[in-house]
Amino acid sequence: MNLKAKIRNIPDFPKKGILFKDITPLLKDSEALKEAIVKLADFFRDYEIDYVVGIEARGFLVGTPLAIELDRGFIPIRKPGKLPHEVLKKEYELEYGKNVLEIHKDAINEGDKILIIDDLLATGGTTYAASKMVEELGGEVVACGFLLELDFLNGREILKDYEVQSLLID
Ligand SMILES: O=P(O)(O)OC[C@H]1O[C@H](OP(=O)(O)OP(=O)(O)O)[C@H](O)[C@@H]1O
Ligand SMILES: Nc1ncnc2[nH]cnc12
Repeated sequence: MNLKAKIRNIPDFPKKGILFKDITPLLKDSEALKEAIVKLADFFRDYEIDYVVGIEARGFLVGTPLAIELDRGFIPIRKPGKLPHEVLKKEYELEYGKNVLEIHKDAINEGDKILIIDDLLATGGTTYAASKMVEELGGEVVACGFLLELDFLNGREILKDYEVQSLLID
């Protein structure tokens, strides 16, 4: 299936000048959703991974089914004020603004091997922040995986110390 055709371009969202990649048509199509998750999981089947970490919100939509497909548990990184237990917090920049991420301090143990999943790699700021949080808690980032990578924003540069796999590249 042409999965890229299931991602819609929305100009000037959420700000003027941003071409927003809308994955909701792909999510709505059961065959496309299944194919995307299975194919993304195929990159990582032979990797030694303990947990999948997904980044709110769209990273949950990809990361949780991917964790199920890989028979691994899922750890959420959330936007501020949502996690109930003690958190580690990090501020980061993204293509269209600034944000803060949080993770439960007890979610990761020393030496845990982590696969970070998000829907989209743009500048890489979000995943870079997530990687540093995982490492601060003693985890090892084995790889980072994305449904879609926006090549022109060169997110791979900031993630150069990590293995990066994207199912679709634009
Ligand atoms: O590579 P970057 O430049 O950091 O951008 C990518 C991030 O931007 C989007 O999240 P957003 O913060 O818009 O939130 P959402 O998932 O809650 O929609 C996307 O889901 C990634 O997490
Ligand atoms: N252009 C874009 N489309 C969708 N999500 C994004 N996150 C960061 N940049 C994005």
